[in-house]
Amino acid sequence: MVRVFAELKSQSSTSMSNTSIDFSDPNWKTKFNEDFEARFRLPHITDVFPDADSMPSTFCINMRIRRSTDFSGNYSCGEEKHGYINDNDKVLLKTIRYSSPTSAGAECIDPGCNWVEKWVHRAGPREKIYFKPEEVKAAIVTCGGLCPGLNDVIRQIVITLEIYGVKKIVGIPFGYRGFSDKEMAEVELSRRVVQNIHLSGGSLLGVSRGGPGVNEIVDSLERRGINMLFVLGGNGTHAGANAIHNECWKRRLKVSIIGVPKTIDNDILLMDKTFGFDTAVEEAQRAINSAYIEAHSAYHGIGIVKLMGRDSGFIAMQGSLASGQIDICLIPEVPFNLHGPRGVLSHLKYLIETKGSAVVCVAEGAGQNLLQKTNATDASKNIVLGDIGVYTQQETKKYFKEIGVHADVKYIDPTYMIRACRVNASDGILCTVLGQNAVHGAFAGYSDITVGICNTHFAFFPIPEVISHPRLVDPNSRMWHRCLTSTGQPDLI
Ligand SMILES: Nc1ncnc2c1ncn2[C@@H]1O[C@H](COP(=O)(O)OP(=O)(O)OP(=O)(O)O)[C@@H](O)[C@H]1O
Ligand SMILES: O=P(O)(O)OC[C@H]1O[C@](O)(CO)[C@@H](O)[C@@H]1O
Ligand SMILES: [Mg+2]
Repeated sequence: MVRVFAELKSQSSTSMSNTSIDFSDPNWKTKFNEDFEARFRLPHITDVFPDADSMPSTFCINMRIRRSTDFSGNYSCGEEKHGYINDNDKVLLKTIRYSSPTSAGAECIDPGCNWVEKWVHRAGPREKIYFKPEEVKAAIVTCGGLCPGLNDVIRQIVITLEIYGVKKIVGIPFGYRGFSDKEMAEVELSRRVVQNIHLSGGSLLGVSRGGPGVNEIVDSLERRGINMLFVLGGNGTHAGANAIHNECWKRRLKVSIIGVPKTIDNDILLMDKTFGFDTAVEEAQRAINSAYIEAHSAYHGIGIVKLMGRDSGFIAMQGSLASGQIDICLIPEVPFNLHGPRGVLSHLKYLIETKGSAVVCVAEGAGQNLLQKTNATDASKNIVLGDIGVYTQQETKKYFKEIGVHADVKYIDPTYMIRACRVNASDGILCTVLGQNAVHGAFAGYSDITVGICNTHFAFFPIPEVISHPRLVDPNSRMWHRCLTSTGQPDLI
């Protein structure tokens, strides 16, 4: 038996850690495909309620005729051209055919790096729906940290629910906490309420970390009569959504739990990017540019910018690439030394001597091995990281003082400015499509799924597949290599 090997190496790919495949078996590809299909099958209401009724969709593609949402037994759109998504429509997950495991960024399944197609489910409205709109009470909750675009997604979920004919739509205040805190009342939502909320950043509903356990949340869902829950959040929130789904179905509640991945860190597996990420990179440009101007205008100026990225260095990498002003980019996935002949400080000295100034971009999760561990955790049990930005600044000042070379060090931490802003146009569109698809997924009868963009198409993914671990920058990827080409930095270890 040969273990699935190269795919494991790639931290951004689908994990197959529990699967062993005998590559000498001529049918191994078929077996792999069957296993993959089973993993990516979308949980459906009929798994628990085989007799669940379906009916023609109330979501009409052709909206030229204004129709009443007081159905009185007649749900049909009366349309001839449907334009719905077929349940068997698929999106290709990986589009590069690598011919050797040594090819940059290769994600191979077998030692010969054979081409194996991996298909995931296409998102969008289905012809049949499994909820009667007048029987739906839908809720939206936003958890974790802030992210540009939360209001855009809330808005689209509400608008789309109304188009299906849903009248009862509520927001749960301050993340999962809102399910337990009796003083936090549900927020009634309608197109009128959400019409302009996308014009500002943040979340209309508020966010939080920590909160009640799964049983308490499901008790609250039952008590409130909520049968569609839209959960906007990152890896932790999705783990919560997965647990809520399992508990609901264990209690035989006909409930659909749908995630929309939210994280500026872009650390969710399988999708091209998460909403808010592009905006965060764009905002980061302002900080990087300021650091560059400061450094460039000072005698022996050094600018240091810390950007978010607990586990993944996507914002730092893309921010460095976009700006073209970074000399050293430090990310959690690539180890480095500050001190020593090949360390960051020695390279900074070289840059000062040769260029007269330098700019460093450091992701918050980078170089944690250089800092003292605190063992502290936040309310969601995330480890509180040491401050690599401040540490780099202090060590840089100390180093140049010790070697007797003048250095003017300016440190910028734009963290919360980057998260709190309004989305840019491309993220605005992404939020719109994700929000609409989340509602289509719920009405189609799916649960424990999340929505994402995959090779420019939109797909539904089973939640457990996207949260098995955070998506990381692959140091062997073309994008990281491009970043190194752009900065010109050597190995710093
Ligand atoms: N493994 C888990 N099981 C159940 N609930 C979880 C789990 N991990 C986190 N949660 C809950 O999910 C919510 C959000 O988690 P967390 O604070 O980690 O943010 P996140 O969704 O990962 O987003 P961010 O990208 O901002 O960190 C919290 O209310 C937390 O209690
Ligand atoms: O200060 P807060 O709100 O806990 O958020 C910080 C975290 O948010 C994130 O950007 C994820 O949203 C992480 O990179 C970062 O550690
Ligand atoms: Mg988290």
